[in-house]
Amino acid sequence: MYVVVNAAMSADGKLSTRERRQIRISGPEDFERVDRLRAESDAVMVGVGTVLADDPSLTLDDRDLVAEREAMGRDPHPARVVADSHARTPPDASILDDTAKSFVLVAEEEPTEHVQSLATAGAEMVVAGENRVELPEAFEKLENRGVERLMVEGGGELIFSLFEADLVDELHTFVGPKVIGGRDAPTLADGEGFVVDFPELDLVNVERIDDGVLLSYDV
Ligand SMILES: NC(=O)C1=CN([C@@H]2O[C@H](COP(=O)(O)OP(=O)(O)OC[C@H]3O[C@@H](n4cnc5c(N)ncnc54)[C@H](O)[C@@H]3O)[C@@H](O)[C@H]2O)C=CC1
Ligand SMILES: Nc1nc(O)c(N)c(N[C@@H]2O[C@H](COP(=O)(O)O)[C@@H](O)[C@H]2O)n1
Repeated sequence: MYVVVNAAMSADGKLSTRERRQIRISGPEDFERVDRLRAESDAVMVGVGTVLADDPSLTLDDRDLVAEREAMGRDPHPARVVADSHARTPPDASILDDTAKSFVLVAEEEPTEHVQSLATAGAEMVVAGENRVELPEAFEKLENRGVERLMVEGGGELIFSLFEADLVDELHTFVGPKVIGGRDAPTLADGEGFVVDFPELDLVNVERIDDGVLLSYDV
């Protein structure tokens, strides 16, 4: 599977506030770029922290992009994927609406009734890992369900895990003209952090967009 991570951060490297409240960091042109990246993907993924904080829909805003996908015989919107070891996604979350297919990745030890309530809400459940979603195994299962190109939007816990498991192919980060601050505010890669063997990035493009800058890396 080819994995593209895209996220927007403030000039001081934060994805949102210490209250985990979503902040508009991208400008209109960057949001259009994000919509195009979504349209090129088979699925768009977030961690359950993002679902609980933002209730994102992860669908396409631009009707022309929907029409282009349909003309190619693809589903109108990419599928949505949530990494959610303990099935905490609310059954009425926007990502489970019927606009697009949804996959929820859970761990084996999750009680059947939680899993069942999400399945009833329309999610396709993917079990991988004993007490936390094992990303390489989950991605193999998603690939068997047709996900060859995956876009990941965040948040910081999930992005760190993807780098830790060496699963990221491209990283795009829009750096917006804001300072958010806060030692507990999420950053692009949180988790435990690396102390050795830091992932190395190859800077392939720098572009001014809106009042910020888009940094694109191969991993
Ligand atoms: N500015 C931006 O582009 C974006 C900002 N955000 C912000 O990020 C914040 C949420 O980020 P986080 O709290 O870091 O949550 P997250 O969205 O990274 O989700 C982390 C949760 O996912 C679950 N999970 C399951 N398997 C996992 C695995 N193998 N590795 C890691 N997590 C796994 C765990 O329950 C974990 O707590 C929100 O405030 C949201 O607004 C989120 C996406 C994009
Ligand atoms: N690319 C980007 N720029 C920003 O400025 C942002 N605040 C975000 N946030 C993430 O976008 C997702 C919302 O998706 P929907 O519009 O509901 O489809 C969500 O994951 C946010 O955290 N992204």
